[in-house]
Amino acid sequence: MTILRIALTPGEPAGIGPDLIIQLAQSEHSAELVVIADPELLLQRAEQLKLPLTIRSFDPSLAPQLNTAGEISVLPIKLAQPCVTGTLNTENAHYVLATLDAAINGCMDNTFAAMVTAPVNKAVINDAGISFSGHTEYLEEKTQTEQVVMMLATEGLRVALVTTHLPLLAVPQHITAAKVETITRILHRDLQQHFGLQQPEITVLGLNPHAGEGGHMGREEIDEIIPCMEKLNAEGMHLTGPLPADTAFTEKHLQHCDAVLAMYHDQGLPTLKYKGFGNAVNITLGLPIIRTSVDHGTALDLAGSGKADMGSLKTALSYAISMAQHRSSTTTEH
Ligand SMILES: NC(=O)C1=CN([C@@H]2O[C@H](COP(=O)(O)OP(=O)(O)OC[C@H]3O[C@@H](n4cnc5c(N)ncnc54)[C@H](O)[C@@H]3O)[C@@H](O)[C@H]2O)C=CC1
Ligand SMILES: NCC(=O)COP(=O)(O)O
Repeated sequence: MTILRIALTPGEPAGIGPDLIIQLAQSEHSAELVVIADPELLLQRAEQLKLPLTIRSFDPSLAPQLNTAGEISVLPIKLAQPCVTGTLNTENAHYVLATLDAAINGCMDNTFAAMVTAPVNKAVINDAGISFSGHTEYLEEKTQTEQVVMMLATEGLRVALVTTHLPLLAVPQHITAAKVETITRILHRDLQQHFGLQQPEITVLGLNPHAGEGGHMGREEIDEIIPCMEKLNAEGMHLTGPLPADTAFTEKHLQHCDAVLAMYHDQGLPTLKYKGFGNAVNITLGLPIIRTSVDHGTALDLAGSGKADMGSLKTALSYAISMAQHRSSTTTEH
């Protein structure tokens, strides 16, 4: 069987991303893991964590080979300034983006079968003078994709978002029939393509309390969401809703639902994290490449302590491998 090569980006160097990758490298995996990072940072953090780490310099001209436990392939990119564990430094913001660029380019030219990202700190990148909302939006721009969709998944629940990293005040103006339609089409297609769901059952949430209460608590449901859903259901999709968010996330409604489409970040993600924090994955749908990520942030308070839980990174890696295997098997079939 072909060995897949997966790029890993540790994200914010002062956060737990490097720790988790070093912890992950302590066991063997079913793919070659290539970490895109400053090797000095990894060695320093491994010492802090008292974990063994051998670095193999990544050579793209060699056939992919599995890493042994305690060893990792590294595509080196130098930090601008030495990293102090747990302390953000705007000087290293460009470094963080350079690691992402190398992973994206490597996925685009098929050096890597997928990329798995550890968390970045959005604020420090902005503080460095670079406008940055998140990996999701960055990947959309860098791969020149018109629209991507953020979806988080855990055992028994998938939640996708119509809007991602926006101030709450700006959300309603983005809830248009056209946008909901585009996002729903991407979600529907990717649930079919990546998750083998022939006829995905999607629950669409309303924007307002009680899904607008018949127009008395907001009109986005009547003016934008319902017309879009009627159109897509007439085409054969199975969309239910718009349901109030406080009703949709109940066992009865989730039983026959493959994904919930939430209108904004904090409408959908708290429930997902309550159910699966630590074991959930963040997947960017609609991209020409495969990208998965963790469900948590940089946890500066835990960096270097050895207390960071790598459950979500393991889940993100396992989704990336199975999505890449699925893609490679369907490409071979055609
Ligand atoms: N994919 C990404 O790049 C993401 C980045 N972030 C960024 O992370 C930064 C910090 O965000 P917060 O809201 O503080 O969330 P956070 O997830 O970093 O921390 C929230 C709490 O969870 C704990 N925690 C987080 N990950 C953990 C792990 N693996 N094991 C054990 N405990 C863990 C932390 O110690 C803290 O108590 C922000 O700048 C945010 O933008 C947040 C989410 C995703
Ligand atoms: N809450 C999820 C999150 O912020 C992840 O964002 P991204 O960096 O993956 O776009």
